[in-house]
Amino acid sequence: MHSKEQISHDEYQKTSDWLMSHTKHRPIVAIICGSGLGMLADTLKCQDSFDYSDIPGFPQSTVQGHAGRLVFGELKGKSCVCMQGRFHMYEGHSLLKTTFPIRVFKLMGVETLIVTNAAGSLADGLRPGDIMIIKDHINFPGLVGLNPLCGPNDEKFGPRFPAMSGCYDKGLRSLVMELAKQMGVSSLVQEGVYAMVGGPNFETIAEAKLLHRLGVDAVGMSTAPEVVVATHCGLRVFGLSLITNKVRQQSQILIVNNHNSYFSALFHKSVTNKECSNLRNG
Ligand SMILES: O=P(O)(O)O[C@H]1O[C@H](CO)[C@@H](O)[C@H]1O
Ligand code: HPA
Repeated sequence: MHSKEQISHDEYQKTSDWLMSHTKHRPIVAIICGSGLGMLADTLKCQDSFDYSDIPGFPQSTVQGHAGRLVFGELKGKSCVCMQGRFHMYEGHSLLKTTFPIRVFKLMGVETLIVTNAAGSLADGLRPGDIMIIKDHINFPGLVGLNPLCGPNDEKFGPRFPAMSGCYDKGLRSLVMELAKQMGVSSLVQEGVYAMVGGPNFETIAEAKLLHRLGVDAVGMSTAPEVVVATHCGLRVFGLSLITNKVRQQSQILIVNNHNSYFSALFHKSVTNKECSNLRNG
């Protein structure tokens, strides 16, 4: 735990001021691109982008599939900022560092946070290539005190004891379900519960069974701390998991559960049923 670490309001403000003085964009939506999902940022128009290493106070990404770039631009006429690469606890960052950008976004005037991630499925109906709209989460590190809100509370951001029920905005969830219907892709989209584990190892079979019994639909190693900090400071949150693999719950079934294999299968080629069934069957 990093309970002694503190980041002052001034430090967040300094980073926010630096960014605001280096771009004309005034984003109201922030998007965190999950593993292998950095290409979401490529859809922004009139881009200004900054390597994390050039932004004062920003942590650095160390994981494959996370470019380490902050991209400002317009999406359907709305000003957005996109993180091409997030920070994970297992990289050795403190939880305050992993969530540092969220408070910077708040100070920049962002109102809505969209979190995305790559996640393993525990639910029968969620297959590789499907999208899960996060309706709630179980924050395993948070339940044992690994929470970015531990330590002195900064009342300028939010209250000491923030509510987390309803942290994934119901209105946005319904809107996206409706859009999925209109786009004819509703069979690929469903709501579910995301669980954050610490990682970096994938789950044992016993752990996978436990998660399944607890009602977890998808598991990953991120997102919950970002959502906790965003909710604390009053951001509206929407979350999506891209299902990249089935989590192995029985030893006799051979299922690929490895970072490189599913990225190449899911993100660098088009997703076909054949590729998905290869992933499922090993
Ligand atoms: O949650 P994101 O950043 O999408 O990444 C997911 O993919 C990595 C595992 O391959 C883990 O970091 C897991 O959390
Ligand atoms: O199966 C998984 N487990 C944990 N994190 C993950 N991120 C992608 N897939 C997985």
